[in-house]
Amino acid sequence: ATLPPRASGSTFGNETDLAALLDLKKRITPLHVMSSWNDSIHFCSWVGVTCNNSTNRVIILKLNSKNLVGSLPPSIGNLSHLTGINLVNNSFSGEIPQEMGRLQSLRSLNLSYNSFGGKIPTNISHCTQLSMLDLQHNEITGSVPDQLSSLMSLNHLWLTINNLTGTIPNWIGNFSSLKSLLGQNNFHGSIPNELGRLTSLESLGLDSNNLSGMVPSSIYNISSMSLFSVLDNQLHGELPPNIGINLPNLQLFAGGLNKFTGTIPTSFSNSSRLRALDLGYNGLVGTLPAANLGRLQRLVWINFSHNRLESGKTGNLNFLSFLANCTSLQSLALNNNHFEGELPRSIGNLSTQLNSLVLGRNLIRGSIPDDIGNLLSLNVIGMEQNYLSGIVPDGIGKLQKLVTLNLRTNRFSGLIPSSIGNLTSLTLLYMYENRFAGSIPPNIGNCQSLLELDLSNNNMSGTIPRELVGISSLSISLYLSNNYLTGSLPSEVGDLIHLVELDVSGNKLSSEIPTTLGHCIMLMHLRLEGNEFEGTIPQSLKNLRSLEEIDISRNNLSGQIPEFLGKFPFLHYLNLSYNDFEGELPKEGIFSNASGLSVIGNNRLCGGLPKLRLHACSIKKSHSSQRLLAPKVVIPIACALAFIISLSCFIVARSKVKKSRGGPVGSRSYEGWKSISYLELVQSTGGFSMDNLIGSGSFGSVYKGVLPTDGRVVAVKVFNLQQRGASKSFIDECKVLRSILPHRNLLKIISACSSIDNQGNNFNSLIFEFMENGSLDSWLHPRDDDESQSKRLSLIRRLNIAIDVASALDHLHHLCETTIVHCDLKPSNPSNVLLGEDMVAHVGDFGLARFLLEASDSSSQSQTISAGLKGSICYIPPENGLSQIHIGLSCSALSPSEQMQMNVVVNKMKATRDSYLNFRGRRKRS
Ligand SMILES: Nc1ncnc2c1ncn2[C@@H]1O[C@H](COP(=O)(O)OP(=O)(O)OP(=O)(O)O)[C@@H](O)[C@H]1O
Repeated sequence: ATLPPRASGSTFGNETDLAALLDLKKRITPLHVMSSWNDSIHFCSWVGVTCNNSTNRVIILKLNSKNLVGSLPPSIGNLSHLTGINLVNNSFSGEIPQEMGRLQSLRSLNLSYNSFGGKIPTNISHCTQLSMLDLQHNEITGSVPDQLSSLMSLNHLWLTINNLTGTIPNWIGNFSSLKSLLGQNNFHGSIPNELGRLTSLESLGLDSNNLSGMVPSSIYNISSMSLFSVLDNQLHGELPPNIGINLPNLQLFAGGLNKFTGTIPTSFSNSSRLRALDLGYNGLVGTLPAANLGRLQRLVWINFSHNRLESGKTGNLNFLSFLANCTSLQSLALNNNHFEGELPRSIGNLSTQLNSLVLGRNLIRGSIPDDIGNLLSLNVIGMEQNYLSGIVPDGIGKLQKLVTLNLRTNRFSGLIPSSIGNLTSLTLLYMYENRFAGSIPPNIGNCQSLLELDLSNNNMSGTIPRELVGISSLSISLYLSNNYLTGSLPSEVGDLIHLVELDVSGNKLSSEIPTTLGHCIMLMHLRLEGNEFEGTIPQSLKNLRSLEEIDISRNNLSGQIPEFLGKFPFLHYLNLSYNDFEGELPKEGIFSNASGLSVIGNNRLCGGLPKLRLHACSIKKSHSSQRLLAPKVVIPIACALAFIISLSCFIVARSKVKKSRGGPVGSRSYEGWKSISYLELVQSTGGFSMDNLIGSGSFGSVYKGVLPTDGRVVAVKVFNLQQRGASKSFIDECKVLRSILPHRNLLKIISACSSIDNQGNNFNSLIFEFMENGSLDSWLHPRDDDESQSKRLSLIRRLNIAIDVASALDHLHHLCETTIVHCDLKPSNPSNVLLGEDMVAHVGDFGLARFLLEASDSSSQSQTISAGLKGSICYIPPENGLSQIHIGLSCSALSPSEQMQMNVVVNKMKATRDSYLNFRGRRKRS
């Protein structure tokens, strides 16, 4: 009803409704969305409000998808004429008020996709007219209250994705008009028999609970059922033979990830509307009733992976021909079964819509028919770990949409078809553990979307094509190990600037290690062992500070072992054995710990830890070191040191006196921090010139500077004291910074300067170590105009950053004297995570940090972890992706007791990283 504008909304309508709406408005931000909720128009014309024409009472409140943040006030219960509430897809939190129970005309309550917590209010039981209760995707806890048994008019009960516990109440079986019941929660126990009485039920979704026992047979008789999904529980038993006859309306049947046994009922062919059949990860036996399934023209999705199915008496795969009749089929997953026999040519007749064909880990023999090239929609081919042989047909090059091609661990031979270069969308190519021979086709270099390429453990010869190592998209790994490759490692390897793992070991590669390898700054694992490389270790490799493992053993390398290897912070495995290195071993880092180091078979090396059993280095050196210890040398050095120490004591003492006098233009430094004056800061930042301005935040600007005293590069954060709150932020930040014990992942404070500037105004600044790779934000969200456009973070780098951030928080939460909560780490704009020289993340900006006792909202303490994960889930294997989501959810739980401890987060993230690096189910590398 459109009512004429009025000066006062209350004149026309009901005072109670107006008051309740205003009360609601008070709790909601952002205000601009609610700007129409003002006095100038009647509340019946406010956005999202619908009134009854004659009574002017609010009947519908519809504020879905408006980015609203807030909570529901108890006064919502005063909108007593409401029939519908729709707040879907906002960020409402807090409990759903019990006063909702006063809305006795309510027929539809949809609060889904918010962050409501607490329990389901028992008073909702008074809303007996409710036909739709949708609370899905919230954080609701507790069990489903028995009081809800009075909601006999319910058509739809959607509780999915909450934290509900307990059992599924059997009284739901009395809701005779119930059409859909969805609940992915933590329910346990069995599915109540009573649900079989729901004769109007169309959708039953009970995925991902802890349900056990058998599915009551009466449920398989609800003929109205179109969607049945109980994925990921512990249900057991056999599927009834007449299932398809009794469920003629079935469109989706998903029982994957359970313990179902027995055979696949042929009667599914009677469910003529069936679109998806998912029974993967069960204990099903027997054959695939393909002739029956072939009658299901609408079938889009078939998944019987991870069962014990077999080819049956025929011992072949000809049954696949029947599936050609499923003209809508998009995904066929039969992997991890006992299917045997050859792939029939008719595989090329499968639906042209097929985008995923997954047949890996069976006993399939023979070759891949060339006709596979007909399946033009294919994104994924998985045929790994079978007994496939012969050549890979050229036709594969027609599959231009292919993203994953997994042919590993088979008996393929011959050349890799050059048509592979047509597969420009390919991201993962696994052909390892086969018998491929000949050269690697150079046009593989056209596959410019590849993230990972593994051709290892084949019989390939010839040189490594330049084009291959020029695939700059490669950012997970490149494995060419254990072949017969010759020639040099092409200098184009330097294009692999995102690559994490490079393994060309066990070939016949010769010449020098290219200096361009030093460009691959993301490398964590470098394996060149078992080749014929010669010359020295190039100096350029000193850039590769992320390296964790280096194996260059069994080559012809010579020269000195460079010092920089001892400075790599993460290096824990270095194998230099069986080369011809000479001279003294460096002493630092990896060289100080014999367990990760191997140098045997280098007879001209000397020094090092006694455990390495190298001979002592030449007298000349020890002579000179003895000379160093001679009194002639020692005495002047000692005197100089004593002088320096007394001088610094004097300076410190003098500065303390100055401090206590509080001289107007003196600067104040803090104990243990370097003393830096205002003038020094002016000098170091070129007079705070625009050229040195790094950026500005809410309370001031940050400048790059070089300290005149020691040449150290710093970031000077100058507080804009005109800005309200800036002075307090400076004091608070100093307070927190002084109490933090240093940590590798915390931004290091060098000094604070509290002084008077050259115009006589107060001047406050903090001086930090300069982070040369800027903020994480600038990497995750490069600006259009920015040279940072070219910035890209590999997944592994993102994981490492997330681990760094979590480690910093762990330190703040658990390892400082008083627990400190940061309170200002925003996943959407992680400008307070800064990246140092080696891309090591440092958490900074403690302006809002609180000692735990002071923290008003401890829930904010763990908001960060998702920052590092954003955008990365897509490359994580699904099980790891889930574990990341789990970590994210746990960290953002509102109640501190439910939040995961940061040290657990760190460990879990590390486990994810490690398992990610080993993902692809590859064999263990020695
Ligand atoms: N030690 C540092 N090294 C390099 N850049 C830094 C350093 N400290 C801060 N910066 C950069 O300076 C800019 C301003 O930082 P500042 O902490 O003042 O504000 P912010 O974090 O962007 O915003 P806000 O204070 O509103 O949260 C940011 O771009 C930040 O990445």
